[in-house]
Amino acid sequence: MASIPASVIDSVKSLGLNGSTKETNGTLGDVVVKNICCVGAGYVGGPTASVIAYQNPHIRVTVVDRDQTRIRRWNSKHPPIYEPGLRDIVRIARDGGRKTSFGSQAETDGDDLTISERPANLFFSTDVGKCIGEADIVLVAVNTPTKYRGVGAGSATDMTAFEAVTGVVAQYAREGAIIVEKSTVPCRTAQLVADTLAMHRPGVHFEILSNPEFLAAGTAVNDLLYPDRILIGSAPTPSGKKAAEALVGVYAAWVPRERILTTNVWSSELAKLVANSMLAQRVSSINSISAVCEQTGADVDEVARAVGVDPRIGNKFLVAGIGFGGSCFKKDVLNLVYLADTMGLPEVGEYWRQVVKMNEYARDRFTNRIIKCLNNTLVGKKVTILGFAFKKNTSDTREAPALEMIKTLLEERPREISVFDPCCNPLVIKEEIKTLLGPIADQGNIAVYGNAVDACKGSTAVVIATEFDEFRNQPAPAPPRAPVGPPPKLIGRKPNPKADPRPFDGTGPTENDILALHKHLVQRAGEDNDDPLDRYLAEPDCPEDCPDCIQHRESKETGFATGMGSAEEYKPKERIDWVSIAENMAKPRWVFDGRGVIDSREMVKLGVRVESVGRQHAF
Ligand SMILES: NC(=O)c1ccc[n+]([C@@H]2O[C@H](COP(=O)([O-])OP(=O)(O)OC[C@H]3O[C@@H](n4cnc5c(N)ncnc54)[C@H](O)[C@@H]3O)[C@@H](O)[C@H]2O)c1
Ligand SMILES: O=c1ccn([C@@H]2O[C@H](COP(=O)(O)OP(=O)(O)O[C@H]3O[C@H](CO)[C@@H](O)[C@H](O)[C@H]3O)[C@@H](O)[C@H]2O)c(=O)[nH]1
Repeated sequence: MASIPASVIDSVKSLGLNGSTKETNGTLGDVVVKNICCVGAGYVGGPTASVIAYQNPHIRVTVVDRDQTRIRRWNSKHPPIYEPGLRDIVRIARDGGRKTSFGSQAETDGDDLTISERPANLFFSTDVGKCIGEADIVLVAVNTPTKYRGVGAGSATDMTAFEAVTGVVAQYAREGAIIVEKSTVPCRTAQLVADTLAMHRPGVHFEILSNPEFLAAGTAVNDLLYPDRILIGSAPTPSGKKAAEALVGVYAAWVPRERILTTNVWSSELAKLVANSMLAQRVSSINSISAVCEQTGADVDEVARAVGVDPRIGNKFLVAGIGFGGSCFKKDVLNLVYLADTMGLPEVGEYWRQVVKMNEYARDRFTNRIIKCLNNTLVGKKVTILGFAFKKNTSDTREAPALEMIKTLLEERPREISVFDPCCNPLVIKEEIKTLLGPIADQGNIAVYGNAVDACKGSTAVVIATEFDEFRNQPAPAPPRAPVGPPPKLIGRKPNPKADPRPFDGTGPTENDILALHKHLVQRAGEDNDDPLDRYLAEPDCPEDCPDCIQHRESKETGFATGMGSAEEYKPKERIDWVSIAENMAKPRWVFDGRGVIDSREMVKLGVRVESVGRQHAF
């Protein structure tokens, strides 16, 4: 094994502040974690803290944020983030659960298994300093976007929020608290945290860990319940390792120990950037090939399938389209680019920069193809964008390719650009378009609809910008069949939602088992029933004039789903009605499939011309 340079060991060691390699006042001797504070109630902080609380009923978990609206919504029946399955977890952890009994075997009416009642152990607050001061572990999960001005603009990470929180931690954290980087940060950030803490609290011991998050939008809850790995980086000192073990203990409540990897801090910080960069690179690679396919007559899906069966390559992340969006890929690749550039490795930086360039090329190439097919003019035409979120099953629209496409299409002065997204609230889309596009969004020709048929009525072209299953016109891939015989051991493995998870393995149902049973029963229930195990306590009441209640009532009327209850969430998604859409489109009817969800042969039967990424046209 290669030896680690002494300078690196020294710098990692220094993360246990004061260079301490001995235990300090017993604070890190046997760490008993009773209180966790997560700073940042966003897409990572909210779901991660909720799952930690759900799986560790004995730990008090408080999520703090300076954004009062976000915290108000987390404390209401309207969580600010839509993620399938999230509400079930929040309801139990935040509101507590009642004692309940049910049969230990599938399809029986017995009630030989009992789950005790549990008090609430998940809290949301704006009192950042106080909650940090009470915590044994402080998770920092604030936003770390790309800097858009100043030194490193366009590639360096904007550490404003992270640095601000480090300052508050330095002021309030109690001695011996373990500080955890949950945010994605540049490699060696832990050193900056250590320096800040040392400056503000000389002589006080803190351990700093890196514990990057790998959840993806739209599958966050499943990713958290059944993670491929948990990564924890620490100083290689006894106290650093103890701190890491304390965090391992929190995850070990539900994650098999062999999936919890411990490394040095720098490896952990860098591994997060590398994971995202390599995933983004795969998407850019297949997108570059899609351009070749369009010229040669090869079909990119067939090429992807043919190369993906090679286990050395694998079949994941090979779906060609209009490029990756989301708040992470671009910024994390650029984070790596900046790291390489500033370390005097311009060739490395340039290599990774190309991943982002190819992504923009994929999106712009497809947008130009739309304009070209429409005879290079959109004047007098209506164009519909289906999907505004950056990927399916999320309402997250950050860096969504749809937005840049709309911007380019607007330059062609269309009669109308209409938008429909099955997960995003129309009012929110309107606001976002306005904020992000500025004055060009005020030209009055952007309309956001609550259903697909109205959005597409009179359109010459329908553009699919997000891979929602709702937009497919062919049967969805068959769900896994229920296995015959007793179910396999579920620990650490995603259950088959169609199968009854009973009888449970081992000593009794785990929290994951109970959730799996809940999901199974919800899916089986003929009518809407969010609580088949009769475990939920009442949610907090909203005031009469609650803006979210009003919005939700309106959303139901306009027909897009926000996943307000699990009965709604776990049922198969309803497909949009392509027959009606085709009938009501303006001739020549075009569908531009930017996400590979359309079977063009079926669409051609409806009199629609189809252009798809990575293959030649069909009509
Ligand atoms: N979104 C994802 O899917 C994802 C996945 C893995 C990792 N990450 C990383 O996790 C981090 C958080 O991402 P996110 O998507 O949750 O961001 P987000 O913007 O949704 O949430 C960040 C929250 O931090 C709060 N905040 C900022 N400064 C604060 C301060 N000084 N005090 C208190 N609260 C403050 C903001 O108000 C916001 O609610 C980022 O580093 C991101 O790269 C994100
Ligand atoms: O074959 C594919 C797969 C994905 N995408 C696109 O790539 C983007 C990102 O998708 P995905 O990675 O599934 O979602 P994210 O929520 O951005 O999750 C990524 O970014 C997170 C934030 O760091 C990480 O935690 C996750 O592990 C990592 O997958 C989306 O626009 C997808 O449409 C494709 O175009 N083709």
